[in-house]
Amino acid sequence: MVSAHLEILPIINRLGFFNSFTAEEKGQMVSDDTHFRVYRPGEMLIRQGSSDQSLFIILAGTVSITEGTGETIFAVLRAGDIFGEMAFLTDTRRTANVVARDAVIALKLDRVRFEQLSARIREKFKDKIIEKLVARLDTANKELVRINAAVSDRFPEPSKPIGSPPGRPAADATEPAFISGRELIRKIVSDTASLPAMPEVMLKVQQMIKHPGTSPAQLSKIIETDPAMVTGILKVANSAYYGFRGKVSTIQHASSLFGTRRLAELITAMSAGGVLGMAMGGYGLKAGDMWRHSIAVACTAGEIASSVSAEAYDSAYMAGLLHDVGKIILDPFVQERSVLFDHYFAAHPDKPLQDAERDILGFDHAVIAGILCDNWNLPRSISFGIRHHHQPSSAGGHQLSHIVHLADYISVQAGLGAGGKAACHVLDETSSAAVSLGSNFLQTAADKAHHYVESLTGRLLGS
Ligand SMILES: Nc1ncnc2c1ncn2[C@@H]1O[C@@H]2COP(=O)(O)O[C@H]2[C@H]1O
Repeated sequence: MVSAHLEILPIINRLGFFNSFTAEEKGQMVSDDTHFRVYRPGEMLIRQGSSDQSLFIILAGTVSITEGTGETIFAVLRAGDIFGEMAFLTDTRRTANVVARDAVIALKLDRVRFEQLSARIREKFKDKIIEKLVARLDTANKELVRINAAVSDRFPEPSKPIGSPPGRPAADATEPAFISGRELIRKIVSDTASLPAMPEVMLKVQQMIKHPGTSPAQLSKIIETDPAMVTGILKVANSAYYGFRGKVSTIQHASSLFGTRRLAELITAMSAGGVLGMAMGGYGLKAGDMWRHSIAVACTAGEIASSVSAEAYDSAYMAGLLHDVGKIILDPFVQERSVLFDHYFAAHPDKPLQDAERDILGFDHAVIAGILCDNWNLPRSISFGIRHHHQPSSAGGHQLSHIVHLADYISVQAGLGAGGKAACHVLDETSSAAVSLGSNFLQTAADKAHHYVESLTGRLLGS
């Protein structure tokens, strides 16, 4: 709390927000010290998903509006800005986190306090809220125009595809042999039936862990009726990686040892095995190849994230697990164009797969993975991290993109790549700079990934 008369009145007098308030109305506002709060840098004023409904006006300092674990920043708000109006006006849960960037002084009004203000003051607040929302809509529209322009740049309508199937008459050269770029993306996205659904068990786990009170016992109920999954979890619990060697014989015991987060992670990784473990002829992958690589990247991304912040672990694990999921959708299109891919790699043996995809399809599998993750309603920071994991330097410093990129690279170097077409990997040096890892990290992470893969693949791959 602050002394409103002494400290706040001069601030209010300077802020444009209160221009329409009379001196008497300003005096009324500062007559109650309990309206005003001071927040420390880093303090969370609003948590996404929570059900409180106060409205805030910033009097001094700045806040970040972020999503999920904080990797995506929607906006930075400063003195005179309003936030918290969405839950306040619509009686819904908080749509974003609000975190103090520096020391913040704010006017905080809950419904009861708001209703206690005079009718004239309330009207003035409502006018200001409308004004701010109109400005925010305008900003959002401009951002949309900017994004659309960036998408058009990135996916130019193909004038002519690279190469043509052999034997195609020259007279047809103006007509593309295969669709690509935006046209192909449109075809993929509009045919939603062809997009794989999130595996049912994985979906249930994702929904359950949104509730902070979910217990390991509740989670284990999901898999109790799936003998293969129960056997898998017990095998993992008794594996060298977790070190309970032979001591765990019931799913209840395993659940209590793992705890909610680890159990959720294991069930997710195993349930993803059905989708990620499919054979993919276009990419030259045998059954299980991509799942094995995906869990290596998930484990390594989790390790890297933990070294940065414990909070980032869950998103990093999920992004690592799903980073290549776009290949499942693209596989038939790659297969259809296998002649073009074969010619491409014969001419450019040092190019990575994503370069070939971009040149032949007009985009790479990370773009499609991002679209699928949005379709599965995963947090935007995860789909964004996956979308940019091949070129994290183009993602404006998005940390999850760097983490997934490094985890992918480390896994491939450790012999845990998926294999198949063009397994060559290029390290984006900006990632090493963005995420500083200790000198022993690479070896330790590679060893851990090997043990982790071994503990999980005992079940699905029968190795
Ligand atoms: N794109 C955005 N730009 C500015 N503020 C936002 C944006 N998205 C959410 N917010 C604010 O963050 C607040 C989080 O709590 P509410 O959902 O109540 O209200 C939200 C808005 O006030």
